[in-house]
Amino acid sequence: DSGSVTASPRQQDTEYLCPVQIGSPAQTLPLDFDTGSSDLWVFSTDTPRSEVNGQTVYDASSSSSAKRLSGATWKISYGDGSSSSGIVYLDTVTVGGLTVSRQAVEAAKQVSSSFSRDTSSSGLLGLAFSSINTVSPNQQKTFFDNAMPHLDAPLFTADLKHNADGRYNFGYIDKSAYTGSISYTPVDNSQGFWGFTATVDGTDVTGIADTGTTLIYLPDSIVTSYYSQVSGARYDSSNAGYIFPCGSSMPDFSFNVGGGGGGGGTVTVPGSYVNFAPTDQTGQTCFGGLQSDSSIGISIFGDIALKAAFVVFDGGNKQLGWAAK
Ligand SMILES: O[C@H]1CN[C@@H](c2nc(-c3ccc(C(F)(F)F)cc3)no2)C1
Repeated sequence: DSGSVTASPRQQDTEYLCPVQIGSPAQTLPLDFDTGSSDLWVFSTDTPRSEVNGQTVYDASSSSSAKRLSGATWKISYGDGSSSSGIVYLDTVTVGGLTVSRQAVEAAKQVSSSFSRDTSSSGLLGLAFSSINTVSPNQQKTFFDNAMPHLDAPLFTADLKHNADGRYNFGYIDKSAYTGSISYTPVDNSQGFWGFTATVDGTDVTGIADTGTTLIYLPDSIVTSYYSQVSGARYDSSNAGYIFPCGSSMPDFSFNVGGGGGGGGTVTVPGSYVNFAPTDQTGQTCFGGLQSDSSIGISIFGDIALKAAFVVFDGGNKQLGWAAK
């Protein structure tokens, strides 16, 4: 089997949403595919009306294939402090023509305010490892884990783009989607993430590939050194990050992956991607797409990095492949 689904950017590439079919007859919900978490949860008819703000909701009672997972609950929080929790159904889930029957669909009975405000997203589809799925008392598998045995190849690929529709493919590598060769590096999934080591300016950086995080968060030394090349750039505590004049031309940011015998491959993030967004309506000052990881405790290669590459999440061989495009 295989699947292929469009990933559409929202709010200046802040997040990428994919249409997912749930239940019978199919209910299509736009979900945020997140390689940094492992719960598939949705706004639902169980979500208080006061917390629903235009989102499409899942109605298990109108799906003939939905079955309540009796006694199961879930509760999750994300890097930005947002959270959600609820109950669990098993139902048929289809992503880009790839179907998993009896997928755990976690219906929200509560969502935090930032989810309520995010009117374009109906929830998340976790693509990290099932070891960090939050369903209790019996942990559930991710869509990818359930699909893997049926896939032509035990992998999925992420091809996110700046301000344009990208694509997640499941079960195959589309050779027309990248240039040159794919450089592979081992994955450390001991924390449930797609952990890997890259080299930045000769310094090894261990981080995670996280499609659900908008920016890149790296060690202070690397970030400080990058912004030292940009006149007027400074760390601004009120914005809690590096800012600079919006007219600045930003240097490209490169990192090397799979630096073994073959020298590995280099991913180059165009400087224009690092000029992420204005900090206010005047458009004078802009916020950087590369920020320090010191308040996080882990380095994160988020969408700013991922949209500069074609990335293979290889669950069979526990490796990450990176290619230019
Ligand atoms: O936890 C880590 C796992 N991956 C990262 C992630 N963060 C979110 C997220 C999405 C939407 C919102 C909200 F809509 F604004 F509420 C908040 C956070 N999704 O993946 C961080």
